Amino acid sequence: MPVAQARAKVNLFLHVTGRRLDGFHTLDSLAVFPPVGDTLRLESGTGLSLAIDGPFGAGLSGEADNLVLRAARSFADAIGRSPDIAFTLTKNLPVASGIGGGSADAAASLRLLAAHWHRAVPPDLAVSLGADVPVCLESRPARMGGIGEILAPAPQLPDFGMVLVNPGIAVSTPAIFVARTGDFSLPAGLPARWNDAAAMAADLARLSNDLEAPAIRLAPAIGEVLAALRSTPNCLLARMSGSGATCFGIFPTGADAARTAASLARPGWWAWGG
Ligand SMILES: C[C@@](CO)(OP(=O)(O)O)[C@H](O)COP(=O)(O)OP(=O)(O)OC[C@H]1O[C@@H](n2ccc(N)nc2=O)[C@H](O)[C@@H]1O
Ligand SMILES: Nc1ncnc2c1ncn2[C@@H]1O[C@H](COP(=O)(O)OP(=O)(O)O)[C@@H](O)[C@H]1O
Repeated sequence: MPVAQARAKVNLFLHVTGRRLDGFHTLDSLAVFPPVGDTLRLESGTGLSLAIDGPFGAGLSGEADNLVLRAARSFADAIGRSPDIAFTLTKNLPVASGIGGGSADAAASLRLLAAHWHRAVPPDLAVSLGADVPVCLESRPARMGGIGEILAPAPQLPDFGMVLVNPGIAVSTPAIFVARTGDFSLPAGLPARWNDAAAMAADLARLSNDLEAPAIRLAPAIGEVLAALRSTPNCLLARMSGSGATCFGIFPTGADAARTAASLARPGWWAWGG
């Protein structure tokens, strides 16, 4: 049975650089894809269906607006096919959490269908499903511009560890963009490569996630997560990803990160490290 991984997307920094006339914001961001995520399975079926399991499956229904099904219907419409597909989604990532789980699921749906139908994903289909879907379709480190859909190579990244922590609060992306105040940021200047995790964290520390302050105002638990991450040994940088509420910590090694994630277990919190 064909299976696709839908890895979490983490924004190592996120500058909001402007606002388009249609209300979407222009961004400069560096996205990475740690090895944690949802799993999507495809089987031939009659009609289009979605079954959902996994630790965060109960928070989502297999309804028509699920991004897995929206992606499949859009792809089928674009190439004039009927989508006779039974999907099963194992939802391991918290929902509405700033790590693009829904976007990664949509991208996984497109990848599985492209292989199943022997057809390329039509241009512009990914971004029509969400600003984060193009980068999730690539699912490798990338610099995001435009509203997220213009992708450029990332700097060469060193080995490093990452911890993800979510305080169990769903955060609405549009609400956070609306709550943002102040001037727009400039795009960041980045080197072609970082030699080690400390050098990467030092450069990233000079940048920001412009959505972090408004998200903390709307969901103060995000501040608690950041404080908890910053108080752990060896944490080189802690910051929120996307529109929150998930925060990440950068650590020298994956072993440091795995140990730290285990130490951050709290009732209602989700933590991963590797
Ligand atoms: C903020 C980011 C950063 O990577 O991550 P998440 O918090 O979603 O993980 C993304 O830009 C989110 O992308 P995505 O979740 O696909 O957003 P969409 O469904 O396209 O848009 C949801 C809403 O967010 C706002 N939006 C989104 C993207 C963008 N560049 N400007 C915006 O203003 C708009 O109000 C839009 O109606
Ligand atoms: N397969 C899916 N997984 C997660 N969320 C989904 C999915 N399909 C639709 N959604 C909806 O998309 C919204 C954004 O979810 P998600 O991508 O997890 O968060 P974020 O955009 O903050 O990273 C949620 O409010 C959720 O109801």
